[in-house]
Amino acid sequence: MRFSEGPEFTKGHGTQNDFIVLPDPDGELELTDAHVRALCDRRRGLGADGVLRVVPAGAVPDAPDDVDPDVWFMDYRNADGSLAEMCGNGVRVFARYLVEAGLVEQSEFPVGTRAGIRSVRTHPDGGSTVDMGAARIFGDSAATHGGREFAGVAVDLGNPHLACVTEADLDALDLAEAPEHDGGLFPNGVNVEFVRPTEPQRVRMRVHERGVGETRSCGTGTVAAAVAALRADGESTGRRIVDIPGGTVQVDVTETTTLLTGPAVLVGGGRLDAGWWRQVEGG
Ligand SMILES: N[C@@H](CCC[C@H](N)C(=O)O)C(=O)O
Repeated sequence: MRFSEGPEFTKGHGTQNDFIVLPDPDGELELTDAHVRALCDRRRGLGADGVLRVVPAGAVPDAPDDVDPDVWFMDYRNADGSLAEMCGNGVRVFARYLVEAGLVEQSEFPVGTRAGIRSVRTHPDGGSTVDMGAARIFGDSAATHGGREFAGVAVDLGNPHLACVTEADLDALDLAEAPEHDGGLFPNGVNVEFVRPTEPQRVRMRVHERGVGETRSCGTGTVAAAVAALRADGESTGRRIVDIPGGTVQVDVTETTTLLTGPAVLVGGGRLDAGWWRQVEGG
């Protein structure tokens, strides 16, 4: 069966943080919140943690001014339809897509995001490294979950994080519910990471993502986790290997920036049914 009229899509993931990639080279795709929610729904749609629209920055009205209009822009949406400034796994999958689709020829190139330009390097083994920029610590805070308080650090990676280093048993956490956070410090919501050191320079992490729920990985979250783990060890630079339920990534924190390295997988693709797409539009 061929679905020849609806939008084209590719499904991909980075350490099982999964995305639907929608190419929109002319900036003409009418992508509503309802489309995003339906696409990401694991029963009535394709299923994903988020949607990545591939569009020239010049066709995105809210693209930051310092992003060149000709650069490919990652228009990221969470599964609930909300916009986010940045997605670390998403940008790595996005980069892999650009290369495989022949939209870029180099292995190192800039990607536009709502948090600004991110430089990405794709590796021959299918992995990629993204320069996430400097992580900005903007306070100490706490998450409350399961009647327990977890001290954490607020980290800005373009999007907001609360990374809580803990000795708690991560497997015992029920992240079906969102942890409570300080709405004053995080007026637009927050991604919450629970981070447990396991070996020197290695941590485990579970995450509850704003606009999604628990995911099997969060790239910006792993960077926040590494920053918090280094801080807990009295360091501000260094490497941390981060194990998440969906795999393993490497985070390097320098004086000036942070680098996230990990696998990026394209699973397959096709066309959405035009009738389904139209029917979803309204609700
Ligand atoms: N999974 C992403 C983060 C996606 C955005 C996040 N849910 C937010 O709302 O800030 C990642 O890999 O960084």
